[in-house]
Amino acid sequence: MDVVTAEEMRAFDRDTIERLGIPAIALMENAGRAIAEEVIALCRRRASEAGVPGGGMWGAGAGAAGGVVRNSEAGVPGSELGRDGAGVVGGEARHVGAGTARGGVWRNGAGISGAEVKWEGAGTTGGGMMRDGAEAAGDVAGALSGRGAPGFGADAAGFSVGGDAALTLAGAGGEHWLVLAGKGNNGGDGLAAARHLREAGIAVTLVYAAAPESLAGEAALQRDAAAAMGIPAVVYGKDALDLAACSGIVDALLGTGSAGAPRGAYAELIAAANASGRAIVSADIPSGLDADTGETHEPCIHASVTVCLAFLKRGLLQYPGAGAAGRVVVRSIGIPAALAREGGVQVSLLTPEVLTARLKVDLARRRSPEGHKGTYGHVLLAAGSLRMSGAGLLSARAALRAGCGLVTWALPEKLLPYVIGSVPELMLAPVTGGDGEWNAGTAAEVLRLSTSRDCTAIGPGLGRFEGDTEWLRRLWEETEGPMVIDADALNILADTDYRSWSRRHPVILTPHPGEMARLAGISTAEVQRDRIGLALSYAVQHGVILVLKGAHTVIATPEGLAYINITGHPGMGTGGAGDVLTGIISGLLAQGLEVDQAAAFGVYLHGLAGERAARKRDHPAALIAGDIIEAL
Ligand SMILES: NC(=O)C1=CN([C@@H]2O[C@H](COP(=O)(O)OP(=O)(O)OC[C@H]3O[C@@H](n4cnc5c(N)ncnc54)[C@H](OP(=O)(O)O)[C@@H]3O)[C@@H](O)[C@H]2O)[C@@H](O)CC1
Ligand SMILES: Nc1ncnc2c1ncn2[C@@H]1O[C@H](COP(=O)(O)OP(=O)(O)O)[C@@H](O)[C@H]1O
Ligand SMILES: [K+]
Repeated sequence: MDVVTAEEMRAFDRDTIERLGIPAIALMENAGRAIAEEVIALCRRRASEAGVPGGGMWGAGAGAAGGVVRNSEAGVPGSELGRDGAGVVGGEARHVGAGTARGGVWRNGAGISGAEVKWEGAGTTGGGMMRDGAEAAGDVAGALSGRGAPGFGADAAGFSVGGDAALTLAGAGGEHWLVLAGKGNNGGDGLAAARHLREAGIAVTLVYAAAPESLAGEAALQRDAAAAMGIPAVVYGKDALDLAACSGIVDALLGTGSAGAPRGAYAELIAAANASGRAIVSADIPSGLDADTGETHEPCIHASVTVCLAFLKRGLLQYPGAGAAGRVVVRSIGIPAALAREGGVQVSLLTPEVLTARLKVDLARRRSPEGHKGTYGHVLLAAGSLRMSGAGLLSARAALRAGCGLVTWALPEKLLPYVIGSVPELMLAPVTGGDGEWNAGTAAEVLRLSTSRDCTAIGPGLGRFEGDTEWLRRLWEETEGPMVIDADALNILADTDYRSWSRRHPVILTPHPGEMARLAGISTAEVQRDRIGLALSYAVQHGVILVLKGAHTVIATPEGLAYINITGHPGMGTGGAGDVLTGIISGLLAQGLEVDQAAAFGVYLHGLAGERAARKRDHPAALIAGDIIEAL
């Protein structure tokens, strides 16, 4: 799934309207319909969870951020990416990629999951889910199609009649939604949604943030159509308004055209909507969110559902924006998906489909019947010190669990007695360099060891030592094969301008945000402000594969492509989890995966294992790094 900036989105809008000749009003109509369908789906979900046939339950209810989303919900077509709030009991995880990857990666029941994740290949399960919508309790279309209508004889006659299931809501009379409309096209989308909601029998009131006369173009057409249908409207600041006196709010105040923090009436409406406690469905992005960086301005809507239009926006994947968006559903509105490919969109959501179709990863990780340990490669790991002996053990065990044939751990001789026998599958190669600890002289020994290995991983638990820059420089310039650089080895790089170092083979850097800050010479807060943008520019400028760790890890390539991973769990915030990732990526490299494949697939598998490990604990806070290895 492609992930775009606001500017790219505008270009695709323009292209669709001007080159393909699809009128802007048609796109807005599709957007409005999609938003209305998601509002109705939310009403159904919370009604079914409350045991009420149809709508009618006011309040944020189960649809609110942090609520539980179930697979059995009456869905609508489209791809979606939903999350529960951290620590919600009963969250679930589900990844459905289109095509080959699908069967292998279905997962359910993440249990206590802070990262409920769900995506579906558009146009595959999507269509089927729309039909399933008819099965919602008391659904008119369901009855029309013969289900639950004895005597209609649909099956016998081979004849059936379907209705507009996704835009039908039993118990709609119990719902009253406010549509907050800005004066741009985002407002226009909301106004179009209002008509569809009204058609479904839901009471709707429009709340204009600005004088309705100030709307222009397609948004003005929508304003007039809503007025002609007699939909009641109030103007903020002019008419009386109680945002809590409704069953839900559509946020169509600001979209990709917004700039800076919301001002005036927009800011006041956002704050009041958040304070109302009602479920909020955002059109395209939560108002107040920076669509590119994920920065949340003050104030920013906290949505239950965000109906993202046409393409996933970068800001919806990056925290804190990802937290403000609630459950994200990407809905097509008539802008061809191919425009993103042709337009050179750089960023993709790391789905099983992207792993197989774009990165050509064999998710099944087939092993040859005649294979032996030599078939699956040999990792050399340079890691560990007396104070951090465990880091090397974690990386080495993770590499083995990732499926490589052999791991040799180059470690300081003084550490050897303490780790002998800890991991019997491991080969230990003590390096001395004179004093039995890491020192500049050990570079030659590590280099010698590396000659017969398929990849080299450097850094976990390494510590810093005199001459470490020269030490790393020699390994950087002289080791054959791909290299993974982590932890203190990253800090060594951060202290020097390594761009002058020469290297013939690819390098993967795996910084957490603190290490990234040191590498880039900025603060950690600045790193987190736009993780995708920073990872991309750093990878391109330094010619490395950059794995920027943390929730929604970004994998960026020197060619200027990036993949955003959404597997993982907050329970993985525990010492050594990063050492495990280094081991997994190295283990995949040794098996012959290319650097971009190993980095992306390694991050993906690491996250899956973290989710699985979290499910196994009574509470995910108990998760420790070794559990991730055992869950691989
Ligand atoms: N055919 C299409 O183009 C399609 C468009 N689509 C939809 O359009 C959305 C983009 O629409 P857009 O470009 O009209 O901008 P939008 O987000 O409505 O905001 C602009 C308005 O907000 C105002 N404003 C800005 N910043 C502000 C602030 N900080 N605080 C307060 N006000 C602020 C600004 O006012 P100004 O500053 O200019 O006076 C202007 O009036 C997109 O997200 C999607 O929903 C899709 O359906 C696909 C098809
Ligand atoms: N909230 C989270 N969601 C998903 N993954 C997480 C989360 N917190 C941490 N992780 C993952 O756990 C790992 C932690 O790595 P790191 O900070 O380097 O740990 P250490 O240095 O102790 O080994 C990273 O891969 C990171 O992406
Ligand atoms: K919005």
